[in-house]
Amino acid sequence: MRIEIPAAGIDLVSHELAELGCEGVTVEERTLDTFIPPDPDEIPTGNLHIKAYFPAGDDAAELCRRVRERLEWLAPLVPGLVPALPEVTPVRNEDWAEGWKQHFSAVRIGPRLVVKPTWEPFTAEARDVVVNLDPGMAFGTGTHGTTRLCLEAIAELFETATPPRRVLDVGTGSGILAIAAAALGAERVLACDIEEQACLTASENALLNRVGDHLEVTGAPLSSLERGFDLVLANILAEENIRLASELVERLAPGGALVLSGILQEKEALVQEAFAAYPLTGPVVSHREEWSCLLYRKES
Ligand SMILES: C[S@@+](CC[C@H](N)C(=O)[O-])C[C@H]1O[C@@H](n2cnc3c(N)ncnc32)[C@H](O)[C@@H]1O
Repeated sequence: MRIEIPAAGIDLVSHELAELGCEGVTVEERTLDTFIPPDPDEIPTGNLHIKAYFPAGDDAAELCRRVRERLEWLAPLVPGLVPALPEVTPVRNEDWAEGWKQHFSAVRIGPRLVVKPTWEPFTAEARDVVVNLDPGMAFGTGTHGTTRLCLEAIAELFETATPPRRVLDVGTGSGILAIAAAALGAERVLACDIEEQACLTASENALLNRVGDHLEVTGAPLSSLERGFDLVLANILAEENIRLASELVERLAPGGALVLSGILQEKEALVQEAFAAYPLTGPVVSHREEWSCLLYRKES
């Protein structure tokens, strides 16, 4: 069920929906800064859409009538609340743990790089560098726009006359970017993540791709890691890129490339503003879906 309500009424409406048997609600807040908790004393403004999930067996028409009744009851307490009938859409019950696999199939990036799921057969051509991946519970299949933008940047950098030799992957997830860099010929790749599960998955994927000799996975914080990388990759959120700006730039060798991804297009300007303070040239900007990727070079 989807209902438009004033932001200030979210808690009250959610409570009423729970009383009617709702099993969970989601609210999409695209402007939310995930690293700064909202001020609890601040009264939110504007309208938001709330999605409420009810068991399939419920009588939808009767439920909508009862929801509207509750909204009518709340209307005097929530300025701007319009007690309209909610929009209802059936949601199929899927095997969520496995269902995503059907969207992950082999993808070719640039002239040589191919990323494919472990369970899919693939006939490689002579020059192909194939990355085999089972992301498990970690983020990173190559199908997500943010990962794809990074893979495109990596593929391009490894086709230049001076490909990166030392690579740092910050927020490695499944290890996809680090493994791609190692498979394309980087001598040393360091991959870090704050999630233990991601570190485990990335290590397993590194072994699976036989790049373990060139790739080290660590759960240590970025601030403690070595410096002097020819390429630093950071597919983390805009706010996290900004928060880590000085640590990311410090880890680049002179002339090194910095690829920042995980940035919603509406936050691109914020990231550019934050990185303008550093000795960098660029950025070269690329877009995919609602995402931006920024490629900088550290001044020599
Ligand atoms: C969007 S996923 C990217 C995964 C993979 N690199 C890719 O491109 O698909 C972001 C990852 O960054 C990790 N992460 C977030 N903040 C981090 C930080 N400050 N240091 C290291 N890892 C971080 C998360 O745990 C998550 O695994």
